Amino acid sequence: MSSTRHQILVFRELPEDQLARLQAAHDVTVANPRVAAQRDAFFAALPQTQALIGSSYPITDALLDEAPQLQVISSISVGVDNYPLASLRERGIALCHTPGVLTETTADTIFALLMATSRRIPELAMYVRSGQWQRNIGKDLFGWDVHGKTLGILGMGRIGMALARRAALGFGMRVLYNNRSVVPESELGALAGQVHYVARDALLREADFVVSVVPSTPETKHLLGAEAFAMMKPSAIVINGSRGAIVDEDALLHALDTDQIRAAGLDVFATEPLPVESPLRTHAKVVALPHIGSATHETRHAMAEMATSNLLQVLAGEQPAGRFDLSQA
Ligand SMILES: NC(=O)C1=CN([C@@H]2O[C@H](COP(=O)(O)OP(=O)(O)OC[C@H]3O[C@@H](n4cnc5c(N)ncnc54)[C@H](OP(=O)(O)O)[C@@H]3O)[C@@H](O)[C@H]2O)C=CC1
Ligand SMILES: O=CC(=O)O
Repeated sequence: MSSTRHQILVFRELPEDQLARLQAAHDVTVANPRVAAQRDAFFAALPQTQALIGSSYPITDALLDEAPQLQVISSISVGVDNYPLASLRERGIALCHTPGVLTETTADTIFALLMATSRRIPELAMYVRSGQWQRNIGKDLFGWDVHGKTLGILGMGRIGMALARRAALGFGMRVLYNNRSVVPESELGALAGQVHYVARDALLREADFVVSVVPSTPETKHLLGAEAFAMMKPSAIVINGSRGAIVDEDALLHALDTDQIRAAGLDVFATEPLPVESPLRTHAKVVALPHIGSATHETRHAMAEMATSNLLQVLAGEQPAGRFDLSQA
């Protein structure tokens, strides 16, 4: 390990034990630019900063200009859409993220959202809580089966595969997926023969549940827009578990209001936190969550631990498991 002490700027809360690991080896400033009282301290620290660790804050070119000594950004997330990838590559700044440690938890959340939307769980829990349950419910409040239906996964990566396992092996669902490339049978493990690659349009036409787990990139922006909703079954339920930019929210509202699709379960939004005035917040056909894919005690700690290790390893001249490959950026 190198003994040089570097200047680290922590821009989102880190668990005490992980902060202590950083402080043992380096000089650490903690300042969250989203908190008004800490914003000045964040920008004041940038010129000296050699390593950034945090998440959920857009790191722009202008911000990188303020941080000429920056060597590494360690994101406490798997998604890297908050970072200017090509600029990082050009400036020789390493980027790290946290793939894997959040996969199962995020798949749990997305599957819970799918179940909650199809079986109308939040609506019916509120029905009980508000005292409306005075006699047996009628079919106006029935939901729709999940088991045995067709799940369409856009983005058969780590989380997509974890979802497919739940669906195919646990719920007897037919699983279709679309990626830019077909996943080799040898990489499917227990899913071999259980999932089927199809063209995106075929997936949109056939799926009862269309789930987005693709990363947010220029190519995936509004992947689910008016044209996609028009192809879906009127009974289709759309679940967005990746990033708000994948769904054209105006087109989604139109599809819901005109019964082009049945419902939507959303963990992520174009603007987060979801603006209070957004019609998606209170829409009767929408189950909305506050971006909680990985939000369990265990997983958020594992992410912080991996991000801390990633950062320490880069500063020590090592190659961490979570180094993001910027060569294609
Ligand atoms: N809601 C939440 O809290 C969370 C959200 N996420 C989001 O989930 C995303 C996925 O995470 P993870 O599964 O670990 O990532 P992976 O990189 O393992 O999987 C992404 C998949 O998307 C596919 N893909 C990429 N671009 C396209 C495209 N243009 N069209 C079709 N498929 C595409 C890739 O396959 P191929 O390259 O063959 O196209 C790959 O299979 C993250 O980027 C993040 O945005 C992650 C964690 C928590
Ligand atoms: O949205 C969460 C992530 O890790 O990416």
